[in-house]
Amino acid sequence: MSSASRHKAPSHVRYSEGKGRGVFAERQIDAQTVLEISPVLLFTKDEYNAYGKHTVLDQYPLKWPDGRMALAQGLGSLFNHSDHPNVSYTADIETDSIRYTTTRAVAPDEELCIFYGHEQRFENTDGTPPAPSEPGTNEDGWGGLSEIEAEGMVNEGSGKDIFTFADGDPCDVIDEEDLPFERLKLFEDPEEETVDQVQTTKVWVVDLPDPRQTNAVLKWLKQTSFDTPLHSHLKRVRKLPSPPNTTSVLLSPHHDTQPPPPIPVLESPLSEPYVLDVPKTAALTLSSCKVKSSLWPTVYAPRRKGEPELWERGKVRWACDAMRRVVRAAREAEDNGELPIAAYVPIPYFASEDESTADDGLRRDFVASDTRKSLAHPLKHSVINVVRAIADHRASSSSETSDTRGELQKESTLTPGLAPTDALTAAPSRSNGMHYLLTSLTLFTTHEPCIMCSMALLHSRVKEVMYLYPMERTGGCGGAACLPRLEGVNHRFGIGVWKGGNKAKKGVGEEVDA
Ligand SMILES: C[S@@+](CC[C@H](N)C(=O)[O-])C[C@H]1O[C@@H](n2cnc3c(N)ncnc32)[C@H](O)[C@@H]1O
Repeated sequence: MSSASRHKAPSHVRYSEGKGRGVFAERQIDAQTVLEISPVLLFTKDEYNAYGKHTVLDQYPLKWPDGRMALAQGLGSLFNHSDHPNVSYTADIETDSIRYTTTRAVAPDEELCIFYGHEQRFENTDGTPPAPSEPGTNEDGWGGLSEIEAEGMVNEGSGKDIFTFADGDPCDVIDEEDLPFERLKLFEDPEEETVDQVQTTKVWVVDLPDPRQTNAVLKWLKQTSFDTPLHSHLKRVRKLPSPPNTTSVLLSPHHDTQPPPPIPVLESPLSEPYVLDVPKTAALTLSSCKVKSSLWPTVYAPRRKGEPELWERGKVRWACDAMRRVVRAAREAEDNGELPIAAYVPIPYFASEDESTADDGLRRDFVASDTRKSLAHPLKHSVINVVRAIADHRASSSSETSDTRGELQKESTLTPGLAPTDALTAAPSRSNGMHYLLTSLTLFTTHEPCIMCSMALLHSRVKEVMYLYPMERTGGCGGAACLPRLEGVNHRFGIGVWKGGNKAKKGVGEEVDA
């Protein structure tokens, strides 16, 4: 028996009025409990059309993210549909399995149901599906995303093709204007080809009476907090040719008027540090490098740091799936009386298996919704909740790796809501960057994160943030403020605004912090 099945929440199969067999909770089950991990049998669309479709199997398959049909084993095929589901499901393409997780606490004997989609071919005995919207419009207010089912899968009965980007080579680069989101430009790229055009910032600099003091000063700098990455586009040392034949060292940013403290243990004392205007950014062209370096030696970096990366079709599909997932979580939250706001951090997109095996980051995804209503806690925003869940996961993974494997499998040692398989597959060590919670990860969210959440994301070193609804009055990613644009921040992240969010239907007022 696998560790996953040993930890399954107790449920049983029995007849459900008007629906055939269904899955029922045997006892009270907490929210975010993994109920089942069902391996799937995969077959091609052609095989399905030729054979499966004409048999009883027709009721069961789901469309797999790669377009094949998937038949869930175990309990997976027995979950009935509900318009107000208490179970969500996630495709794990690495293990060809589907994970079923409760979205809220479930009472003993309650039926465990998933959401198949808005169109069913059977008579739905569980509520009425919403009236269909005009074809081609996004009347759902979720950019059309809510019409699409969980995690890149759709019940075949709905007959929808879930991927706008379904056809074509996953490695094709998608044109910027065809992307399903618009990137927020963090900085303009001004021409800086003359001294007048160069944008500058102020720094403290000291001249050395003796060039042989350079190493001692650099060594001292390394031990101080002045060795800041903010000036990584500048060289540390400037040597002016004779005359005046001076060596100068860049000490620190000029945040305030206080000069840096005196540099100890030098044979001949240094002159007083002074403030100098230096280029703010690296040089994009050789000619600009020459101009900028006349102020202070500047790094030539033809590809600007933060320049938007190209998106391949495969990655766009991954992002569409993630956006659907987060919309679904927000709708579930709303059904449960919360604000319809959710955040989702998927496993990063890997173009190849080699990339995926080389990565030692997250091995599972994380989703959280806003819980400030149910917990009567004003800070329980969805972004904070998801960052917290990842922190707990990382903490439990790192402590578990020091345990024996046997101890790892004891349920009591695991974080609630963390499936045993997650713990066992978690990264074995905190290697480079792991002490930041979201290094290399993308966060998807329904609403632009507020300033508090944006700051939490900045501190977590998130790679990029994608949101559906701009929050002009409260947002910290382009609305009221744009944190990664601020001067002096030590990390910048990309921002994508999803196309098609219907402002009028975002479900929360302008004044709400998301
Ligand atoms: C994936 S199967 C679920 C298990 C099924 N009840 C069984 O006994 O094998 C899907 C089928 O279950 C039935 N079903 C699921 N949800 C239903 C609902 N809300 N109302 C009526 N029938 C439902 C429909 O016949 C549907 O084609």
